[in-house]
Amino acid sequence: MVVGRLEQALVALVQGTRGCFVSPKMRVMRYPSMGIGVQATDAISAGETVLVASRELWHDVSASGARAAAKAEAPAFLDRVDTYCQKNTRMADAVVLATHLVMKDTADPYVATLPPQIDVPMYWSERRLDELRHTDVLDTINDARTFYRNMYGHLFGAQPIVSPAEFQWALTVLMSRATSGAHQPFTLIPYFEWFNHSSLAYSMARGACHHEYVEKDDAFVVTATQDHAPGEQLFINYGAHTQSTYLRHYGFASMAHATTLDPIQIKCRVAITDDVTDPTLTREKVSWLTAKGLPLAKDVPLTIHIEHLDKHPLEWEWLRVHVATREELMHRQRHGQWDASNQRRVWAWLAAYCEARLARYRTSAEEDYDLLRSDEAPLEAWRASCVHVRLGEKMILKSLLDVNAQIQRAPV
Ligand SMILES: C[S@@+](CC[C@H](N)C(=O)[O-])C[C@H]1O[C@@H](n2cnc3c(N)ncnc32)[C@H](O)[C@@H]1O
Repeated sequence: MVVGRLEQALVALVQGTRGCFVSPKMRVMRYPSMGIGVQATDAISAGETVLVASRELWHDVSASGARAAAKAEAPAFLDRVDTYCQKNTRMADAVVLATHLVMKDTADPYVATLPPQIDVPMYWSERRLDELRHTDVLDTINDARTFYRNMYGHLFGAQPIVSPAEFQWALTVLMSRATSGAHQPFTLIPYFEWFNHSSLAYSMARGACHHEYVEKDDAFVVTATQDHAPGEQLFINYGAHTQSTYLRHYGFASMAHATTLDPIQIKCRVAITDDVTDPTLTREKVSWLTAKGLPLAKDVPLTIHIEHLDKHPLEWEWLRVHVATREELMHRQRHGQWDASNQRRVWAWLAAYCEARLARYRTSAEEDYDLLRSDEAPLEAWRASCVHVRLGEKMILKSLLDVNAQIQRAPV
């Protein structure tokens, strides 16, 4: 389906901007399942540059452009944001740019083409979110909602220059459309952001394009990495995000899209003093942890990265103390390392946690697979994304159970 007048006007504006290039061999189209996208109208060869977006095009909707405007017009607001966000400069930039975007004239040719609603979980009803019941991602979504509400109250409560809904909308626009890579400007980019995502765009698949920020030209460049036949959609890859990030930021997720696995978080509160069976041992553990400067209770989630099991050594050390027998603790104190029996014990503890988590989901992994495979009742896109995300979590929990089984089987 062809796009409307506003999009056509923006294409003309990009074409006419100094330093920009839009290949005459492509056009902007509306696709039923993913909104606007970019389509080849003529054959495009691998290696051809299809889009150059110069600074002149995007600087006004970049974080640095928004900061420059805020510095001139609302320096006190800028200070308030920087103080609130402290070291989280990306968050501060997002707040300043989001505010700038809302304050822009709605008749601005770029702003006029932005979607008024963005279908991401932040806006989902409880009925939809129920598909994610007992998943880590649901907690993340709820935490983010609270975080943004509090941030809005703090930054705009006394002076509501933007409404909560406008602020939320603009942040969602940034999450789903702005560049996010390190060593490049944090910015929205007219036209560039019409490219949809394909997980295959990193490989040399059909439809694939590569995009990069070219520092010497201060420009974003999209290049075809494969030949495109007329009618084919041109895709880029949105990056190595977890499934949870794909769902939260872009509103879609599948196992294929995620190139990194979601970590799993252990959220139960455990305290060394919970075990009252052997008060002497508990006291020994308390003094060992105190001497090491480690806390006596854990209520901060322990994040387990299946691909980096040793990423949080102190958290593991704490759990090892938690499950240790007297002999194991003595072995650790004398030899500076843990006995293999403690390794098995801590993994058994973790496996029990994983089993309990798996039992809480409303569906089993097998049922999720069946739902995704069903030809009779294909799932709506949002529901399929939820199933993919919860299945991904289950796969990680199951992988941890496999690791545990290997550890328990290993010869002593
Ligand atoms: C940067 S925008 C791309 C342009 C967008 N389609 C539009 O209509 O403006 C990102 C959004 O496009 C959609 N999208 C991109 N790639 C997709 C895909 N592979 N499957 C489903 N939706 C996709 C999602 O709604 C996502 O939040």
